[in-house]
Amino acid sequence: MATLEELRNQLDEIDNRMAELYQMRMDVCQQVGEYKVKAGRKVYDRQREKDKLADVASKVQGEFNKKGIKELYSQVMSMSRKLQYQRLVEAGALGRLPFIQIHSLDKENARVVFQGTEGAYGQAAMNQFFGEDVNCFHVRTFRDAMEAIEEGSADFAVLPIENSSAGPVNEMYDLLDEFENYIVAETILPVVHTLSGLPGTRLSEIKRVYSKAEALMQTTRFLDDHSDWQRISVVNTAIAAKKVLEDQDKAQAAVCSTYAAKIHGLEVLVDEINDEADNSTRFIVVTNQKIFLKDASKISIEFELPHESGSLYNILSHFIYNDLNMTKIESRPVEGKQWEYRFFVDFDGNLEDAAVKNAIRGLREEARNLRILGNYSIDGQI
Ligand SMILES: C=C(O[C@@H]1C=C(C(=O)O)C=C[C@H]1O)C(=O)O
Repeated sequence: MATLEELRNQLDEIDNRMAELYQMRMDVCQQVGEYKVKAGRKVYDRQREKDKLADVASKVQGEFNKKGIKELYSQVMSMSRKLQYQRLVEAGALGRLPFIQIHSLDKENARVVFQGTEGAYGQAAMNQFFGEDVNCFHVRTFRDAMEAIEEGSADFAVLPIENSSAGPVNEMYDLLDEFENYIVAETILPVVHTLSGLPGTRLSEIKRVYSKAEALMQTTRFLDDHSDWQRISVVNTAIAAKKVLEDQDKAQAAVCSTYAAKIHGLEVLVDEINDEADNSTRFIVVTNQKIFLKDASKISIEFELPHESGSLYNILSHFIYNDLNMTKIESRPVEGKQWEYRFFVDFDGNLEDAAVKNAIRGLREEARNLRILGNYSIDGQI
């Protein structure tokens, strides 16, 4: 029987040949890339890759090896495509991305829409980003806000996309897909809930607490200490505050922000009642133009994938091979296609970076319905 050393010597020899063949194969792929630049051909040829996998599998023995060589060749061809995308980008074949670079947002002359009513967290986020004197109006639903942007009755909308303890706002992801609107900035608002009531209300007088369902959930620990209080959910926290003011009944209180309490003339009875001290909501600033700030550092995209083994893994490799740092991924069901998903990915970068152009080129060819949703920074700061 051969010794381990002898066997390893054999493996070294095989690997030397494989490395040499890999180099040779990649050199040919480079030439294929150059041909495709000239001929204006797409890099990815799905049928050719399918045939190739079947062909190499037919040349080895046993199910285990057939599966193994297919996996190996999927990787080899994926490297080959990445090399070709690089050639295309170097040759300027990517063209310009249809986004216009700007140097600043015209916050002073902007007309801005938020969802909810006076005192909503959306309004606080809007004021944080655009300032207190912003020219604004509010609408009832997120969809109404997206429509106002799309039809141009507002220049920007400020809308919540994620809460640090409750997670993503699913509806916003679906609306980003549905509307031709784009993210130009984001702003993070600390969300601090209070228990507020009519001035002079004593806790012992309270019987009913109103708020948005999420806010009632985020203050469960505090509310559990007052288990005799009935919890009633309403559309949003600002509406809860408004109701408490209008009803003029000290048996009622609202879970809302200090801001909503102030706007609706309520007194903060207990401050900071959130279960989690660091509760923040991330808001996006949306517009109907394809613009990005010069030094924007984060990109959001969406794409769809077929219900096939390895499809997400293959797509995400475009981030890895271009050294891009992916910061978030969300998925939402594709309507009318059971078990197929639309993915929303955030990653660090600017649309002018070569690595970003490379990755987008690959993603555009290999995923369905790729859309760039925006290139932006926190608070739009540069
Ligand atoms: C090399 C080519 O480009 C891509 C890579 C392939 C490969 O490495 O074998 C096959 C098909 C294409 O998706 C080609 O078109 O032949």
